Amino acid sequence: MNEDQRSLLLSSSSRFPPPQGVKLSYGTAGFRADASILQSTVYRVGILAALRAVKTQSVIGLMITASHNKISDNGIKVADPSGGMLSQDWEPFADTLANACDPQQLVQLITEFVENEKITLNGAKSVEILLARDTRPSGESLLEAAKQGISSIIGAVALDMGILTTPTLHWMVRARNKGAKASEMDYFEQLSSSFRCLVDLIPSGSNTRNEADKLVVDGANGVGGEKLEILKKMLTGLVIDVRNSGKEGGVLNDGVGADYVQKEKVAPSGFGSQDVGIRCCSLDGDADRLVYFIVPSTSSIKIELVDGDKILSLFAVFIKEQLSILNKKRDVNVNDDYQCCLGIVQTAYANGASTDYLKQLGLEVIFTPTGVKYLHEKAAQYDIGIYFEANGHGTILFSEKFLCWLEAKNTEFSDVAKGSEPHKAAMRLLAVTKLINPAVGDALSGMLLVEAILQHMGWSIEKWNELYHDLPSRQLKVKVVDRTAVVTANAETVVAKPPGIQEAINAETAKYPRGRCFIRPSGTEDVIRVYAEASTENAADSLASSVAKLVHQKLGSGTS
Ligand SMILES: CC(=O)N[C@H]1[C@@H](OP(=O)(O)O)O[C@H](CO)[C@@H](O)[C@@H]1O
Ligand SMILES: [Mg+2]
Repeated sequence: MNEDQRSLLLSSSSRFPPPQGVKLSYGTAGFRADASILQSTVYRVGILAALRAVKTQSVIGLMITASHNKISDNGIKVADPSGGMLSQDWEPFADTLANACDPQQLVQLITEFVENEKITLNGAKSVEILLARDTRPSGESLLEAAKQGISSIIGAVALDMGILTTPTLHWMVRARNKGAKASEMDYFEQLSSSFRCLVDLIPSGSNTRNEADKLVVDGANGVGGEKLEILKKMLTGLVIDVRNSGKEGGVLNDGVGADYVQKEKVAPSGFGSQDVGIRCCSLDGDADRLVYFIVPSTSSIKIELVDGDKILSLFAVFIKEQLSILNKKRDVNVNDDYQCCLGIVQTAYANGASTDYLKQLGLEVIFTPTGVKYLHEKAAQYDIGIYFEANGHGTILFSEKFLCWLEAKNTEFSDVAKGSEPHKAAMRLLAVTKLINPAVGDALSGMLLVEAILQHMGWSIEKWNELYHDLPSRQLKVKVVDRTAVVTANAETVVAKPPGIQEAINAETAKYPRGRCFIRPSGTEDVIRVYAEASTENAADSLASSVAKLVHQKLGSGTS
């Protein structure tokens, strides 16, 4: 590192002293904390993003958001050149950088890292970092701190994209690195045109919707609702009402949004008896999660949750069906030599009934630890990988090989079997590859795909919800002295350490028909999470609470 670079880093970092007595960690999805202590962390992640851009000679993204967390929190995450999450091998560097205690130590760490990674810092070629934020009031000044971090690396240029959904920023980073059009309007254009394409390909007779058959969307009082107001005007064949768009005075994620609806299984604020029988969905605070729900009757506040597992199942059914139409034996002379490998990726939080259903369809289902970075990585190993967390974060990945094959197939059909059923199936799958966000889970694009498929199938939300019946499940959080004492194995389904706990969980679980239970330390909160599933609500409650008690006994109650 040359002297100019060194003194630039020393002087800028002295303006961003780290908070005292706080240990920060990159966690499941970037740094998250109370916004008031994040200036220094965000500044430092700005430096990291600039280094990543120099190292990869590509555009990198920085998103300032704390997703579904409360409005006073904020956070920051990095989008890699592919548009996906920051490469996991850089996470330890993110941790050490965030926790460096003074400018000298910070510069020392950067110098060592730059040497190890063979990053040449001479500013010869400039690199770009796209910055965006959600609607949190703390976002503006944090974005400024990120800019300061970026411009502390000579040759790195920060481009402020303003307020965006998290998946839009990831999409933009990916598009720019592919040399494609990458503005927010381009994103909306791509979503609306591929949606239109799917709607135009609906078999006659199956789309029996009338104009009054609308979708009502809970925008979590965040960026998703605001953006959907723009996108919905570009859509044909779908009527959307946005509630909790943030303009009505409601507070971000407060009694609203996908996380609240999924965890509490109640209607978000602003929804009630007027919505009985209507298709409803909720976005989270940065619009990368989506769950649907049904308000069943005027007397109950509980909703019928149509969660990420069911969205995954709907996508899987549709894709499997289109693939089989595409691969039907034809008398036309088309080359059929490619067997597409379809993989479904879930976590242990997936409802057992969804896994059974998917397996019954003959699909390959794989499990990874919690956190989309793991699911995404796994899904990328298939020709078509569909992944979802139960909480509604997921997407579909298509391999380059499959995309080339599909394009070629489509061209072949256009020549020899134009307008045939296999040709339509190829066009539908191509439209799906354009509609779904290949970078990360995206509530807006996922929602449009759900809507297109429901119209295609001629299904109501109730019919969709009947694909299978969720097993009753319960989630609890337990405060313990040290959650890191729990080490899990087999995609977090068994406790490897401390000894004895797994045996006790097994003994408890065996008492319940269809019982399944696991515990793991949360990656985003200082708690142990307990998940239990059983054949009745009472049994799921009782299994969860007895295992929670057991966790207390074995690990001690936390003080905070
Ligand atoms: C049970 C649950 O919903 N866990 C969530 C939550 O992680 P934890 O490590 O469980 O705190 O936040 C993650 C980031 O948003 C998300 O990926 C994950 O699914
Ligand atoms: Mg989110």
